[in-house]
Amino acid sequence: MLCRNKKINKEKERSKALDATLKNEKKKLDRVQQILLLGTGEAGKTTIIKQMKIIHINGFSEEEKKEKIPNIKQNVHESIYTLLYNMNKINPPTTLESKNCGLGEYILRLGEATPQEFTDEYYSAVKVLWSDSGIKETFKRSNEFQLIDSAAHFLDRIDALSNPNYIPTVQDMLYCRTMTVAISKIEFTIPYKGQMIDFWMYDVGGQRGERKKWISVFEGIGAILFLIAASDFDQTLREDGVTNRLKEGFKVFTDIFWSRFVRNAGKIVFLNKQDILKRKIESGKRLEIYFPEYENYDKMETNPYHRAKNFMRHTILEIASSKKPESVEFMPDVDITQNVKSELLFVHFTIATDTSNVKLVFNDIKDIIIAINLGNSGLI
Ligand SMILES: Nc1nc2c(ncn2[C@@H]2O[C@H](COP(=O)(O)OP(=O)(O)OP(=O)(O)O)[C@@H](O)[C@H]2O)c(=O)[nH]1
Ligand SMILES: [Mg+2]
Repeated sequence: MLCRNKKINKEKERSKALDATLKNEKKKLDRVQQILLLGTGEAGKTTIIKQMKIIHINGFSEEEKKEKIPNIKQNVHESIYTLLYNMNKINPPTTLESKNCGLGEYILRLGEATPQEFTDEYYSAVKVLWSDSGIKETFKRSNEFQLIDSAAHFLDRIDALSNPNYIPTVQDMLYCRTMTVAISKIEFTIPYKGQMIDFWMYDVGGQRGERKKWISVFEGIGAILFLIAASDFDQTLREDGVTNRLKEGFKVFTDIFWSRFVRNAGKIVFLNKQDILKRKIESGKRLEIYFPEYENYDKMETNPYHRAKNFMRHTILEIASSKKPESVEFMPDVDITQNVKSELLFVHFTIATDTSNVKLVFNDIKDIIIAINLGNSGLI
């Protein structure tokens, strides 16, 4: 009799514990999933935020699209001006076709700042210059100076932009480049196993001067989405024109991965701009010039693009298993930790400007983020 009672009590206890766990789990799931986007300048963080707005909220209204027009025009002018300006700065220099020299001088005379008015004369000059063989050559060598990644997209679309009734397309909205200088947050709700889960995603600026602000958003973060522009391997930083951009991306990731403040956060790396990386590798650009260790990496892989992207994933996994930094350079207040759970690291290859790609990847990572959050509560 006594024994039976004991058994019932045990079962009761177990069921009570289970109830508590479920309740706890539900509470945890009711809690907001906070994701912080990090990475160096121009890695694609704000583009991911725009995709969340397209995929999980209401996209862009007509009003929001119209508001972007001045910014898009600024991207056009910055692109053509930068190309022209650098023609005689790069070594060896490039030259315009002689028939287009006057047009080139006309644009340069307007100066670096975006003109007040975009006249027909302006649009037709840009159109002719963009098809000039010297400009094409300069564009191919744009890793030798600082050109925004949206240049080709907007210069290709100059006809559409010159239409007085022009309204930006969703792609135009995704390509339009603005440097982030303030921290912003986007909120959305998505269904998960019969419940609605709230997500808060934070966007920050990635340039050197912006990184000291990151610490202010570390608290309560369940997951860090770290963006690295994989195509950056042959470019230098806009901030100093010297440091290799991809190396800076790996360095900043190392600092974040090992910092105590975000020790328990899940870390998801997006090796972004795969479209540009593929184009560069297939056009013969060589990774080993910038990363000598690439020479001996997986010589069995015959597809050069696959070999390049796998090398970058390998570098990330190496950082997570060995390269512990002495301190976090750009955030001296942040401690380095010994105890990072490297099983909380996930690496994806992405194209942030491609909505269907981001949709697929986000679908994967949302499960991971929720699982990590439950894991941190000791539930799984
Ligand atoms: N082709 C291509 N362009 C991309 C991709 N991801 C981002 N871009 C473009 O790269 C530029 C920079 O992207 P942003 O999202 O502004 O970069 P960010 O990380 O927010 O940069 P900061 O705010 O300076 O830290 C924009 O013009 C984007 O459209 C990609 O996967 N492929
Ligand atoms: Mg940004």
